[in-house]
Amino acid sequence: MYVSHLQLADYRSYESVHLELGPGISTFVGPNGQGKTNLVEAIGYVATLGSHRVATDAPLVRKGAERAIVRAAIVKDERQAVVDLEINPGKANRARLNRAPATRPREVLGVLRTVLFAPEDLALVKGDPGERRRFLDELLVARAPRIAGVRSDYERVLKQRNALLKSASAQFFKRGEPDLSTLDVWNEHLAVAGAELLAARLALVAELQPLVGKAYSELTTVGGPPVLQYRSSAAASDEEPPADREQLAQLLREALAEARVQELQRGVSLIGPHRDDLHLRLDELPAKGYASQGESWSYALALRLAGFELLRADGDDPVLLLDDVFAELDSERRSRLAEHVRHAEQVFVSAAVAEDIPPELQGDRFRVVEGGIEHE
Ligand SMILES: Nc1ncnc2c1ncn2[C@@H]1O[C@H](COP(=O)(O)OP(=O)(O)OP(=O)(O)O)[C@@H](O)[C@H]1O
Repeated sequence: MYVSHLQLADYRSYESVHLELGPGISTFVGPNGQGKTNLVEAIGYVATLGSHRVATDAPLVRKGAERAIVRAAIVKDERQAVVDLEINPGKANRARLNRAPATRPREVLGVLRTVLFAPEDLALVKGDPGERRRFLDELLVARAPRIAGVRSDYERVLKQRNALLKSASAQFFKRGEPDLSTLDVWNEHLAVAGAELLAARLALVAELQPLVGKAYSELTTVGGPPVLQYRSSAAASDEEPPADREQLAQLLREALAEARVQELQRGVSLIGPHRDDLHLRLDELPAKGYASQGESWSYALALRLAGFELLRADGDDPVLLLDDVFAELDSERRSRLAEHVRHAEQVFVSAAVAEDIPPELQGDRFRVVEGGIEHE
């Protein structure tokens, strides 16, 4: 698939921009702070309905504007689909597919699939567990958009259960007799919705493992092999959780029963996929805290490349977004990464200076300056 048109209105620093794009490699070069990442972020937004830089939509709307519009035409198997997104911070966002009446944004997930490489990716290795959970969940949604529904069901249950625990915790400390009449109901909802998300993540990790190993060994000969271990908050720290959904639901029920007093004392849900982590090991050691900067970069790139290979194996090349990533890499990793991605159906590369872009990836060139984009 490839993006053939991109139109932005009041998105970040762009008042209005309209780009015609082709398959193959497009490079976006311009000085710092001119809007290169904003552009790449907008394309990623069409695919994921989220930004890799911020957790909320408000910063995506141009200062002083009420809403942002992102419109993209995507060509797949010689057919074109047009996605229109209206980003309304504080209100519901709206989406349209092929100019049909507005629908829930979630309905357009899967029309465009992207894999983004960005300087922030180092946090996959060095950052908090939330970074790795997001990596897994975004990949799950890209492969099967219905997982977005599973996730939002789980988040709704979690929110309700946390509200209940919070008020029960306050009562617990005041009078010692919290009202727990509905907690068992929420435990059951959490176990069922959590098991579905957990099962999907575990299956994904099993598929990723060989691809991450292969990508890592192709990027570097230093360190490794990389080993992925999913750690569930419902299982002991050295235990692999079972793969079966019903067994996972049972595991969650038992862990919730065991954690009851602690959860009441703390007033939050301590068990479930929102507390899990994907441990990244290099050989015997955890990458976080032990891996060198270069090894950490190789690991992060290997995770992204593995995601790319998985999506590609589903039958269609995702669009690759390489945002200012080459400036972070030494020359060997630069050329190995370039070698990997140069044959993808469509690649967007951004850089402050053209020299940072490896020769294999010099393609159709755009210049980004002061909120505008010019085709060179
Ligand atoms: N909501 C917004 N409204 C107006 N301007 C914004 C908004 N959000 C970001 N900007 C502006 O966009 C610019 C940053 O753009 P971007 O991050 O795309 O830069 P870049 O070209 O990738 O730079 P670098 O090379 O430094 O990474 C900043 O000048 C910032 O002030």
